[in-house]
Amino acid sequence: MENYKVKKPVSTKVKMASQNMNVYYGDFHALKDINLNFPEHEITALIGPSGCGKSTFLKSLNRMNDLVEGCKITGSIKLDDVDIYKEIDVNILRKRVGMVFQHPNPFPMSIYDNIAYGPRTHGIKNKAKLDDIVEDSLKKAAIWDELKDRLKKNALGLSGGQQQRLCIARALAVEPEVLLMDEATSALDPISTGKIEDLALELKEKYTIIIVTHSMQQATRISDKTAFFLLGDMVEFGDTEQIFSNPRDERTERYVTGRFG
Ligand SMILES: Nc1ncnc2c1ncn2[C@@H]1O[C@H](COP(=O)(O)OP(=O)(O)OP(=O)(O)O)[C@@H](O)[C@H]1O
Repeated sequence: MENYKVKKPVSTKVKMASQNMNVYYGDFHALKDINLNFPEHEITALIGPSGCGKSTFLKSLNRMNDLVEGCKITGSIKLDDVDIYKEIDVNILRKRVGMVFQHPNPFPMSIYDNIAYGPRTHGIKNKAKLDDIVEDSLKKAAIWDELKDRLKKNALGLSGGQQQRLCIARALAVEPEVLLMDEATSALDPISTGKIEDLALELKEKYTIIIVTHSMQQATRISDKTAFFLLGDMVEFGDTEQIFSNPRDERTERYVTGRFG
């Protein structure tokens, strides 16, 4: 735990919460009665063996499962006490809850247009305003200095680590409140991974961050809270330090000490 870099939480407000949430893919019960609170301005890590339902849970937080045929969700997920499946337009939800995926997925267009894309779809046309958003978003994603002289170049020419920070900048450009990161560093080298971890620690001052990770080291390095999933159940949730140093459930202990999964 000597790499533990987490700062003290600055807020105890719950930003997102799931209550008695179940997810089914057809007859398959993928997530069972999940109750979780995500504190504002903290990083929460979702961990657990492959297939336990981490990504399903993360995707449910901005309704990415809506398009999956046969997927049914019961219970509730709330953003600031508002039910995201009943009371918010899905486009507004996705503006407020941004997502970064495992494999960087820049659009096949210029770096500038990648960042301006979201703000444009939300009605911002003014060039000076878009210039500001592009610069600000790239700065927040700690990649402005690397990219400022090549904004008109195609984003597909960037390295994997640069593409992923560009995707984070793109997510930030629409001013989300929550950032979901689904194994966002698993395709990256250790240096790019370190940059994104440092970035997440900076970004939590402004955003609420929820990550899925297979890396125990990453969870201990950057997350304040950790939730351990197993076969569709949320087995244990708590302060990351407690989950890794003093887990209450034997299944959590076996997982975090590498004895299964
Ligand atoms: N579209 C789908 N249709 C049917 N079953 C699905 C679908 N997506 C996921 N599942 C199943 O739901 C379960 C949970 O999958 P999920 O991808 O959420 O797990 P995970 O913990 O994120 O796994 P990994 O770490 O391997 O990414 C698995 O059994 C998976 O096969």
